[in-house]
Amino acid sequence: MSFDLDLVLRPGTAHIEARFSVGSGLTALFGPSGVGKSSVLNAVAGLLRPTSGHIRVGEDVLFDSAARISLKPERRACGYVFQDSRLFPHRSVRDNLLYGFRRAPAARRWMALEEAADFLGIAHLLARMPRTLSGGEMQRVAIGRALLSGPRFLLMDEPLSSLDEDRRGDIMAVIERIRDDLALPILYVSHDRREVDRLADHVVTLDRHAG
Ligand SMILES: Nc1ncnc2c1ncn2[C@@H]1O[C@H](COP(=O)(O)OP(=O)(O)OP(=O)(O)O)[C@@H](O)[C@H]1O
Repeated sequence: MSFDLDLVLRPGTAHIEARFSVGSGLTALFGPSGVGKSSVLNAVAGLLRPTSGHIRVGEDVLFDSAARISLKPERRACGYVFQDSRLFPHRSVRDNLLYGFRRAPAARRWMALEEAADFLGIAHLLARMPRTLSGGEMQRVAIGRALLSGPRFLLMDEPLSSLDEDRRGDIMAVIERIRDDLALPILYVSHDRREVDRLADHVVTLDRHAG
């Protein structure tokens, strides 16, 4: 089992429910705009507190309302990759990559900067500033920053949607290698059925709930 979620979320006036328990690999969260996919990712990251339920990833209980457990975001060991790369504009690629690495407890780090740079094909970009990168390069750096924070799992919120067709294919290949070679559980939000068909081991469709 990788992700085991049973959640009720009430951001603003919205009512979101998600219940699923899935095995290893990449799990796609699929569903119409506004159904609550990003909110579920934020709840797993510890940025949005559920009104009830539980969140377990592997052996770790991140949240359990009945047991009054709610780990702080920095203790959840999750790497988060967004649609827009959200790199720090005033830091070099190297410093963006090292940002999470420096904050992660030494025992949690499992990848070195050079290893991540080689894995992602960005070793030649380390001295560059984010504004000089293409969209695909920025997303590789954002993925590298997430991997270097010592994550036990990844959250990806439409990581391909700002890229053109060719770059989408390149980054999908990177995500496949993270899934297969690094064997990290991934919870992945997408609108795109083709993307889901190619990448997902499990597909969870979120449904609307009346408030
Ligand atoms: N911080 C917040 N305050 C108030 N309402 C919120 C907040 N976060 C999310 N919502 C509401 O929760 C609902 C679900 O939003 P969410 O962004 O999770 O959906 P989504 O499925 O990811 O949508 P999209 O595919 O368009 O990104 C929406 O009605 C949204 O307005």
